Amino acid sequence: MLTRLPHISINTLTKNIHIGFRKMANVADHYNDPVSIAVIGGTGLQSLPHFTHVATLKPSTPWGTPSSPISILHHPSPSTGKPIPIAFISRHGLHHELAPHEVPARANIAALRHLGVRTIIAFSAVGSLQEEIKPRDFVVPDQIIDRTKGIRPFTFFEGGMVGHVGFADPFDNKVGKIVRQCGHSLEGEGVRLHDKGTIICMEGPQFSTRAESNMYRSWGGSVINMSALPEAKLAKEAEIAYQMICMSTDYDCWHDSGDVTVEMVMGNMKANAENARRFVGAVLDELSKEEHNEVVLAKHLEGEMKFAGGLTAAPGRSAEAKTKLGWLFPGYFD
Ligand SMILES: CSC[C@H]1O[C@H](OP(=O)(O)O)[C@H](O)[C@@H]1O
Ligand SMILES: Nc1ncnc2[nH]cnc12
Repeated sequence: MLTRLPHISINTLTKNIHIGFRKMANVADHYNDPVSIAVIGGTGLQSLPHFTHVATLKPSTPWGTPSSPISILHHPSPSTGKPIPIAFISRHGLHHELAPHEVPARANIAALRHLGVRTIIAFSAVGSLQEEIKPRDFVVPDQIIDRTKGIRPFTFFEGGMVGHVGFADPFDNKVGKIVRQCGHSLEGEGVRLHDKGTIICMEGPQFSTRAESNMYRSWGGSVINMSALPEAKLAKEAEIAYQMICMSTDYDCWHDSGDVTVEMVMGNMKANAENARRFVGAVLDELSKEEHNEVVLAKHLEGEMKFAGGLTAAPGRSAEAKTKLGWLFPGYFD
């Protein structure tokens, strides 16, 4: 179970500017132990308040700086009681200042991998494309259809190092299984869960036209957002086990209940934020158990990119690409 700590109000003496976490008296600006698990928070989930905030990191990567400082949160392992570190990034920045196409997804994923992260739980507010997925329901998706427009940087392998990774299953089945079990364990306590679903990831930032929304339904889309890609593709390239948890905030515009507005999205997100946090908390509790160590460390993905990313023969590799990819995958392409 989640340990609920007494609330400590924002301490102006601490260096960090994060809000919404329970802070240690002094929040460090570095963290030396490896961190295996990360949460990427989306719209309306910009913090995880029930965790102890021990460090705020401001890394830079060969692909720029992440969307927000990375908060390191301590979470006691339910099996050993030992604190397990969790890295948290707010996808749209600390104050939702980044539009979906402005999110520096390569910097986010690269910074997390560099910290040691091998499992990401990503959270997203989505529109529902199916009557049975009601606003405030949760969906653990298993597929994505790409409707972004190619304007977002979407690969680490370019500029003199070519790589092709399999993306048939965009989410990690092993982590997905744990997430689904956790979601089901909360059912009946305000959580309604759909075990699978296809995300349509659109470009935005404008919402869809009615014709598009109906077309996505005819394609078998379950939910729609603007954030699953390139995040999931980059996590795959980085050998990170990635699973998104979606919360439906509206019926998109195909439905006769009215067109989607930001007010509607934020209203439902806010009303159900506590359930979203409970869901993420239950997943982190479970992932922190020793029995899941191998999965959390993504041992099943380790070394994939050595082959999938090493297609370019040595004479064709550019120095810049080698340096960048050497930062992400030390020793892989020497
Ligand atoms: C505010 S509505 C559109 C916005 O909400 C979703 O954000 P996220 O996936 O980060 O939770 C959607 O993808 C759009 O970016
Ligand atoms: N209807 C919608 N379309 C795209 N992204 C969304 N995020 C939440 N609701 C959405």
